[in-house]
Amino acid sequence: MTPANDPQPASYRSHGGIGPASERLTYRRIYPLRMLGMGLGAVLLGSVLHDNQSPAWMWWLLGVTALVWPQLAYLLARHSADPYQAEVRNLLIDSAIAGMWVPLLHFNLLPCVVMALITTYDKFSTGIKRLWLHSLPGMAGMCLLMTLLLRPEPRLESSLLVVVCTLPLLIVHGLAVSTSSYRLIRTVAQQNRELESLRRTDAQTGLVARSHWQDQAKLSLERFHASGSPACLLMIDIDHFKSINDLHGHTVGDEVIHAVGQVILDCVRAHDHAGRYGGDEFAVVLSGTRAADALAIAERIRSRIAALHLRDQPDLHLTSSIGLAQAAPHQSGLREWINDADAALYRAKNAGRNQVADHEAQTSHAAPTAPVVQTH
Ligand SMILES: Nc1nc2c(ncn2[C@@H]2O[C@H](COP(=O)(O)OP(=O)(O)OP(=O)(O)O)[C@@H](O)[C@H]2O)c(=O)[nH]1
Repeated sequence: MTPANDPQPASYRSHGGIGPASERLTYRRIYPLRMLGMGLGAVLLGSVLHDNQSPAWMWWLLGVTALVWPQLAYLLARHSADPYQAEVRNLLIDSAIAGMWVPLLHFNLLPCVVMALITTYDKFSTGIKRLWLHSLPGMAGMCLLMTLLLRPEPRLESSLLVVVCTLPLLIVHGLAVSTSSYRLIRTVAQQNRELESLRRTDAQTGLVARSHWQDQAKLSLERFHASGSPACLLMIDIDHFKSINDLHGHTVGDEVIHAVGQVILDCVRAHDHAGRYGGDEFAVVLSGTRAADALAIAERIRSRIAALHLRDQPDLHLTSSIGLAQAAPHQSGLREWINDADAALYRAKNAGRNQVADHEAQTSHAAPTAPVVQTH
């Protein structure tokens, strides 16, 4: 007797996601569902009225329930100052109408239970907290009122006609609920995938975000401990980045971070893990790579950063310092590995920046002609 479950809430179509109840519960969307639900409910009620040889006024009441009420509900919501609240009220009236019909059907068990259950299920499917609970007093109240007014004699048994007429409502409602759940599950799964991808990616650079990078780096170190598969860690820091922000503004600073991120991505292989460690610091795990090869990659990154030119900032010259640490037996965890790479990075900074320092070698590889770092 209430609108059948909506298989595709409007918010799926508008935003590709599950929106708030106020978006889903619009009178335009509810109207055809209420018409369908009331129509199928009328078939069921009509079969009981037929069996009971009910008086003409009950048939009129059935007509009002199935044909007039959906139009009235639509108009009430449409012309209300708050269509959402009006639609919530309409849903509560749906339940009261279902309650009203229970005594009119002489408590015929099958249609009364089906009607009350479907009406209550529909309240759940709105996603509005406790709406189903709020619908119960109206349903019970109308049932009691009509019982007191008419004092109907209970006729609990259902004829075959009533059983058959219950089927369309059950089948259509069941299908609608299943379709709705299926779409909901798919939407939630898709949104979870998108959330996971957002969690893994640093939006500013497109590199892997820190927490996910740490997971990957831990795996590389574990692989080294388990099988001896070599791996190198690069910590890359843009030199004097604070003064770039101070002199050119944070927007330019953001562009620099983005550009450096692209350089790093360009210089590493698909199976390496390049991440934004935080601020102007980047971290790369070079899998299956020994220090000598890692040094060459680090040097390539350093020289490509030094050659970077931002289109709108032709005078801005960038340099970077890079610390390199090969995975080693004494590194029991990622922390120790990062500490080694950090120590090398600070050595590169202290030795004048714009260079790569290898933790193992305890030496720094300065740029051939160490350029003066200009940030303005
Ligand atoms: N524009 C911009 N600035 C950031 C971002 N994240 C961090 N910063 C700034 O980056 C600056 C980092 O500066 P420091 O860590 O002091 O290092 P530095 O100036 O590069 O100095 P050295 O590393 O010693 O060469 C800080 O001022 C941060 O506020 C960001 O996403 N965008």
